Formats: sequence, structure tokens, C-alpha cells
Amino acid sequence: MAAIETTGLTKTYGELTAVDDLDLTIEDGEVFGFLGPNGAGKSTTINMLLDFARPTSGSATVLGYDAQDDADEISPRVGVLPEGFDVYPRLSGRRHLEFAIETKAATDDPEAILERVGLSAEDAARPAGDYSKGMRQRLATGMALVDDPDLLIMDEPSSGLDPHGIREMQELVRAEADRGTTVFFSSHILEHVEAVCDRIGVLNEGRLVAVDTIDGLRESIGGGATMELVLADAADGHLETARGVAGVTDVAAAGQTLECSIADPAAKATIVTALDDAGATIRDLQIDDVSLESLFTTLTNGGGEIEGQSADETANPAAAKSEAAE
Ligand SMILES: Nc1ncnc2c1ncn2[C@@H]1O[C@H](COP(=O)(O)OP(=O)(O)OP(=O)(O)O)[C@@H](O)[C@H]1O
Repeated sequence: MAAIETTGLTKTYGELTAVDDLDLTIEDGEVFGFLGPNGAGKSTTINMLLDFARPTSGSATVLGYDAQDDADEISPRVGVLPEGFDVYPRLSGRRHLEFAIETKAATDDPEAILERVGLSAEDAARPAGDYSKGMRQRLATGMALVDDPDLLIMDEPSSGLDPHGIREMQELVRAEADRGTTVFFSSHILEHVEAVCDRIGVLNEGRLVAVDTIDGLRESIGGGATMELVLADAADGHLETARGVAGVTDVAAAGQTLECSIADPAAKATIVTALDDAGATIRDLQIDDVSLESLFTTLTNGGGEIEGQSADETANPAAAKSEAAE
């Protein structure tokens, strides 16, 4: 059973189409990154999945239930980390958690949840108003984990966190995924989802412009990289050797540095061997893969769908997997 399935899901506000004909399937147990720049429609989609907003057309199922007709069945099984979670400043972290447990009529042990989210007993006793942003996010995640949800929906969980906080959040997501929880992780920063997500979907102006694994997306825009080699002698004497390697699209020499543009990842090792065979001494080398940021920019500003890889073809993970196997 799919954890989330949307069919033609659309939401308009007057003239504005916030979510446009969204077809998306997220399998049980997946960690799915839902990416898009500010205003792309991520929160609106989440709101429709949780029945906080009604679709203009189309439908969605969550954990097999209709998101609008069976919302009462869905909400006890879903943990939500809302965007911009606010604490009650004078209440302790532990009280927040106890409140969430009472509200859900759950039987969780607050200590166990505090430990899972990495809040110490001393932290839990302090007023949440004194918490850092990272601690607030951990507390909010703990509240979302009450009653062991089957699906965890996190709206921008890493926004405002420092690199350490982001890493902690990613570890937490992974740990939950290892327990079998499906995670729907919305973010406008590609880097934040890269380390934790099995697949990502990219939303731009309400439309799904790509769905794939990060590697799959990178490959679909060419899988390019640049390789910079610092040689012991003048690089222009080795231009032709590098140019002769299959998968190398461009080579430039400057002083002792040879800069190679690569289309095929296999070419990286071949360049090194070819230069070595030609008598060059490599002092240093650096490889820059296509940056994920540039990939994201291509997807969101550079004209929509990736050539040869429409979202329609890959919105279904089974289809994506069979494509990857080919
Ligand atoms: N209740 C509303 N009334 C009118 N327009 C809305 C409403 N909710 C959202 N929108 C508009 O719909 C579009 C999508 O907004 P949404 O909040 O879903 O985007 P988002 O991807 O979550 O962005 P962010 O990361 O900034 O939260 C935006 O243009 C927003 O202004």
C-alpha cells in the first residue's frame, strides 16, 4: 500500500494555482524529500494531505484512506512537524511532550521519546522558551513521534538550523526511517534532503517537475563533473592525451593545471591512467560533481522538466526502480 498517493491534486486560490495536477506516489517506508523554492506549493500540498485545505480538484489518499473523507482515520496515524513550530515559552519541554501524549490519549513514556530526539532530562525540565532553534525542532519532532506514527510529515524541519542541527535532524529522520516510519520531508534546500531521502520530488510553481533519486536526477542532466589535475610540468603538453579519453568533453590547460570536463564518470579514472602512461606526474587532483544547487536551479528556474525525464514517468517509484535497473 502506498503511504501517500495523489491523483490530479489541484488547489487554486482565485487566479493562482498553488498546486497543479499533482500525481505522486510515496511507498510505505520511503523517506521522500519534497523540494521546491518558497511559494512552490509544498505547504499547500501538505495541508491537503492533512485536510487543513480542500482540493479544488483531484484527490489524495494517506495510509490508504481518502485524505478528505477519512481524515479522522488518518490523523491518529500521522505525526506532523509543522513549519515554524512555536513553543509555549514558559512550559517545560517535558510538559509539551506530556501535553502531546495526553491529547493523543497515547501511552508513550516521555523519557523514551526525549531520548530518541536527544533532549536530556535537564533540558526537558527547562522552559522551552529558553531552547535553541535546534532544541525546539527536536522537541517538535518528539511531539510528532507520540503514539508511534506510521507516517511522519515534516514541513521545513531544517530551516533555521545550523549545520550541526541539520545533521542531528537528518540522523533523527534516518533513525525513524529505520523503525519503518514513512517520512515526507519538505524543504526548499536540496542539500538538507540529499543525505536522508530515498527519492525526491521537485515542485515548481505548483507543478511537479521531477521525481527521482538524487543520483538519477544528476544523471538525467548529464552527470557532468569537472576534474582539475595539477601536474609536475606544463599542462599544455598533455592536452591531447586528456582529450583522447572517452567521456571527456573539454580540456583546458593553464600553467601546470589541466581542467577536464567530464560527461561519463568512468572517464575520471581513465584520465589518470592515460596521463600516467604518457609520463605525466600528477601532483594533485580535485573533482567537482555537478552541484546539487545547480541541479535544483535547473529544475526550478531553468525551464521545468528535465529533458527525457518527465515527472509523469517517474512519479511512481516502481517505474523509477525499473528504469534504474535498465
Ligand atoms: N490561503 C491562501 N490564500 C491565498 N494564497 C495562498 C494561500 N496559501 C498559499 N497561498 C499561495 O500559494 C502558493 C504556494 O504556497 P505554499 O505555502 O504552499 O508554498 P511553499 O512551497 O510551502 O512555500 P514556503 O516554503 O515559502 O512555505 C504561494 O503563492 C502562496 O502565496
